[in-house]
Amino acid sequence: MAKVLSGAGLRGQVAGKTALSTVGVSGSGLTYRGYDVKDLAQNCDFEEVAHLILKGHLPTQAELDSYKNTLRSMRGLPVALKEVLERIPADAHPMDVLRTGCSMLGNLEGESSFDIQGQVTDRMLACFPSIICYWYRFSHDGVRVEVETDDDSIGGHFLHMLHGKKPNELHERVMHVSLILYAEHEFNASTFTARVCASTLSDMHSCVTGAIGSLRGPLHGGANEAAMEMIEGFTSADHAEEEMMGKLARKEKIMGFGHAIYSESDPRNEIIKQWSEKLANEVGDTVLYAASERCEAVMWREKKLFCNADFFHASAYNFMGIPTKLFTPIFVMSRLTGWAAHVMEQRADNRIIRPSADYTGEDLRPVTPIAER
Ligand SMILES: CC(=O)SCCNC(=O)CCNC(=O)[C@H](O)C(C)(C)COP(=O)(O)OP(=O)(O)OC[C@H]1O[C@@H](n2cnc3c(N)ncnc32)[C@H](O)[C@@H]1OP(=O)(O)O
Ligand SMILES: O=C([O-])CC(=O)C(=O)O
Repeated sequence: MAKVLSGAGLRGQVAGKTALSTVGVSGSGLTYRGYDVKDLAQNCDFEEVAHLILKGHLPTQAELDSYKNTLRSMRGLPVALKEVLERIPADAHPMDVLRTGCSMLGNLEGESSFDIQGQVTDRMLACFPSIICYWYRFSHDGVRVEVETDDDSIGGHFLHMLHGKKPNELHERVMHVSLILYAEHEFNASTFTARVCASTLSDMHSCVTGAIGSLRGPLHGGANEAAMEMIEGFTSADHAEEEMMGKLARKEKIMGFGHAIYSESDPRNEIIKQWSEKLANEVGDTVLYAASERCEAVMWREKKLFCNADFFHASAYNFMGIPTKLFTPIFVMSRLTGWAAHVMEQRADNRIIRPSADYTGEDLRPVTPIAER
């Protein structure tokens, strides 16, 4: 059953057109350009899905090889950008680092014309993992990591730089799945931010920088990090249940649950959950996955709230040895495809986005001279 959408937050109001995705059309589904996300996650690499979203069709093998080669050739960072990253302290939030990195890239390699929107997007797709890992490894380990690796995929490139060794097959596959699941989601808050910015005919880097800021919050992309911070405190499934009941009694919001559009489930959850279980078995985990499953059961039993895409991403990323603060930047590495495609779509049929407000302030009144106030 579809969710009844009304009330504040522009809920249920049509704010534009898109050919990129459908969200919750039958109450739970997600499609990218007509393909079910489950089908894509099972059968594609992330780069195929990025090609689908950005260039309009699933690539042939030759197109995919060429696209991967192009992205591989764009992984390097300009010296001036590395210098900026080296000045950002280790206790900065990686989302702020990425926001700055994107903005700095716009200063160095700006979008001089909308004709190169595809190239600047590919460049960001290729070098965002480099930005995150260059800063992270420099600020945390004192290492100037080599960002121009020969890894086949964006996810492999990221894990290689982060851990200093190529990932195993399972981890690289999970990265493909994760990046596919996060790639696009209609008019969510960060994408809408990008579209509003695009509607003023601003440049791609500004649109993406703004979108990164919107994704950062815990009600949106930041929920995967917040979910991890919660579940890492649980020592067993029973402990998780006890803590969750306490949170519900105190009416706390539980990050990683609920959704603005889906009514019964988030289709991305069952997919990432399966991969999280595989990773739990790989690392011999006996606590985190079981505790996460118990949270899911308690939230459904008590509140009919379901896990969104973020909840089982937390344990999955943790099992791959990814630091919690890097969870939301991975979301950026993926959602960049959706943001950029929406910017291009907005530009192709643009009118400046400028809604109205119900005024709730004072009636008209004269200015009292300053000496009399
Ligand atoms: C990739 C993503 O961005 S997915 C979303 C990630 N965000 C989170 O996981 C944060 C936690 N979840 C939430 O805050 C919300 O569910 C949102 C922001 C995702 C959606 O917000 P809304 O559309 O306003 O939620 P909705 O209208 O379904 O809320 C219905 C009720 O359930 C409650 N509720 C919704 N989610 C939660 C939650 N995670 N924990 C506790 N209560 C919740 C709401 O407070 C609301 O109660 P109320 O009517 O008494 O105020
Ligand atoms: O659609 C939303 O509101 C949030 C979400 O799940 C996403 O952006 O992936």
